[in-house]
Amino acid sequence: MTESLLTATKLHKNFGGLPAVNQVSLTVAPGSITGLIGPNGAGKTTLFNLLAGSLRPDSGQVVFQNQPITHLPPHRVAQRGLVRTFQVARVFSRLSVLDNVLLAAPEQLGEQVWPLWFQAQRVAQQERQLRNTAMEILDSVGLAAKAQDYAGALSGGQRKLLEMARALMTRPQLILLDEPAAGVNPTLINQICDCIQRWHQAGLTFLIIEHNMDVIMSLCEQVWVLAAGKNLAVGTPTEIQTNPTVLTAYLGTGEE
Ligand SMILES: Nc1ncnc2c1ncn2[C@@H]1O[C@H](COP(=O)(O)OP(=O)(O)OP(=O)(O)O)[C@@H](O)[C@H]1O
Repeated sequence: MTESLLTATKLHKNFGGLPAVNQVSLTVAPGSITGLIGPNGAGKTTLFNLLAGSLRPDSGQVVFQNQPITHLPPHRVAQRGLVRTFQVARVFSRLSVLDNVLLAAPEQLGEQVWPLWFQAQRVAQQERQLRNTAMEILDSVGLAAKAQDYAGALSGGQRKLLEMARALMTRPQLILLDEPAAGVNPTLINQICDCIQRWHQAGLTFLIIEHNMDVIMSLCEQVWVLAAGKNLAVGTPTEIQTNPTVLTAYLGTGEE
C-alpha cells in the first residue's frame, strides 16, 4: 500500500440540501505533485475548503500526517503543515510585498507582550532572520525585486506568486494551490510552474486544482477527477487523458 500524506475518506458536504461534495475520497502521496481536475461546479474548491478547515464536512474524515484534522479550524490545520492558496489570490494590497510575506510567518515573538519588553534583542534578531527568510522566499518565486512595492501594484499572476510565497513562509509540508494558472499570462505561468517544481524538488508536496491541462499534465504524477461532486477517476496524466469517462465528462465538454 502506498504511504499517504493526506487522506480524505468519504467527505460529504451539502449546500441547501444539494451535495457539492458527495462521498469523495482522495489521497496525496508524500513528495508528490497531485492534480485535482473536473468541470466547473464539480466540487473541487469545496473539497479544498473541507481539507483545509475553512468548511466543516457533514460527514467523512481528513487525516494529515497520520493525524485526524477533520474538525480543526484553518489556522490549526496550517500549524500542522497544510496551507492553501485561493483561486483569486488574497493579498493585503496596501502593504508591501515583503510585509505580506512577513505577516504569514508563524510564532512571531514580537506579537507577544512579554518577550517584547524583556527580550528586545531576541525579538530584533528573530525579525532579521524572518526578513532574510522572507527575502529568500521572494527570490525563489521571482519577486525579490518587488519586495518594497505595494502588493496592490502586482499583476494577477504576480499576486499568485506572492500568495505562494506567503504559504511557503508558514513552512508547510503540503500546499493546496487553487488554479495557480487561471488568468495568468503564459510567461508567468511558466514562472509559476518552475517555482512549483523547484519547491517540489526541495521536498514540498502539492495538490493542485487547475483547468489548464498543459499545466496539470506537465506537473502532476497523479490526477484525481471529480464530476458533479463525486469521484470520477484517478490515474496518471496519460491514463486520465485517455480515459473515455473523463473525456466525456470533462475534456469532451471543451471547457478549459
Ligand atoms: N457557499 C456555497 N453555497 C451554496 N452552494 C455552493 C457554495 N459553494 C459552492 N456551492 C455549489 O457547490 C457546487 C460545487 O462548487 P465548487 O466551487 O466547489 O466547484 P468547482 O469544481 O471548484 O468549480 P469551478 O471549477 O467553477 O471553480 C456548485 O454547484 C456550487 O454552486
